[in-house]
Amino acid sequence: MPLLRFDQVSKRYASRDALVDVSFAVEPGEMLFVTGHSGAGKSTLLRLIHLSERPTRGTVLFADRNLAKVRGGRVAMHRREVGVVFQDHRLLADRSVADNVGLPLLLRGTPRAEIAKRVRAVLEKVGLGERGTARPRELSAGEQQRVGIARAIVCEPALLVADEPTGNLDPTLSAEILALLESLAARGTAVLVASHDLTLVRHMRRRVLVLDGGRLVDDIAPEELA
Ligand SMILES: Nc1ncnc2c1ncn2[C@@H]1O[C@H](COP(=O)(O)OP(=O)(O)OP(=O)(O)O)[C@@H](O)[C@H]1O
Repeated sequence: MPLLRFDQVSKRYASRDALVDVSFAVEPGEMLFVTGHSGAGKSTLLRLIHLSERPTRGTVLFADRNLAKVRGGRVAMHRREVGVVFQDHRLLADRSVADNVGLPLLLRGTPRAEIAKRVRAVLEKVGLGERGTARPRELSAGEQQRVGIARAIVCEPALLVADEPTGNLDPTLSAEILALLESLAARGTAVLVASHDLTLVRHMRRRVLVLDGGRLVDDIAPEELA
């Protein structure tokens, strides 16, 4: 059973079609990219998955759950199963790295001792085991993005969606972030990355969904990228 399925999904904002009749499925633990020019609909596709937008037509299924039926308090529950990484990572400047990462657990009422344990483990996982007490501004751009990833995975989501996670990083740091995302996929988290950087996407040799003007115009298998 796929973890995520889009079935003829369209999204229209006011007078603009952002997605038109998009269908695809993602298996558990799969890592893939969605690419396309600016305005192609990449961010909109991700927003439909973490329910910051709703489709105009069509169905999005997550773990066989129709997301159209996820309303009210259930939205927060859904977001625990879908981690989100943003290009600008959106960290709280006046909180420590550990507090930033632990915030989703705090919001769901996890006991403090458990939060401390899980934050330590997840910071180790992203290579920041020693930086828990630092403030975000004391970290490099690549490290800040790792904190954003740690925060996104602390609730152990089945799917991680990342919107241009390497957008502000140089090629070496970008490669490091993508290697980190690959390691999460290798441990069973499905990872969907939106990126307009075709060179980088091709280099990864993963499945690529190509959007153009809101339409899914290609779904490229890794073998085709050799
Ligand atoms: N909240 C909104 N209201 C109206 N139109 C929007 C809104 N968000 C996006 N759009 C429009 O929908 C289309 C798709 O936008 P989207 O942000 O999904 O594209 P994108 O591929 O992520 O682009 P970028 O790479 O520039 O972030 C664009 O034409 C955009 O102008």
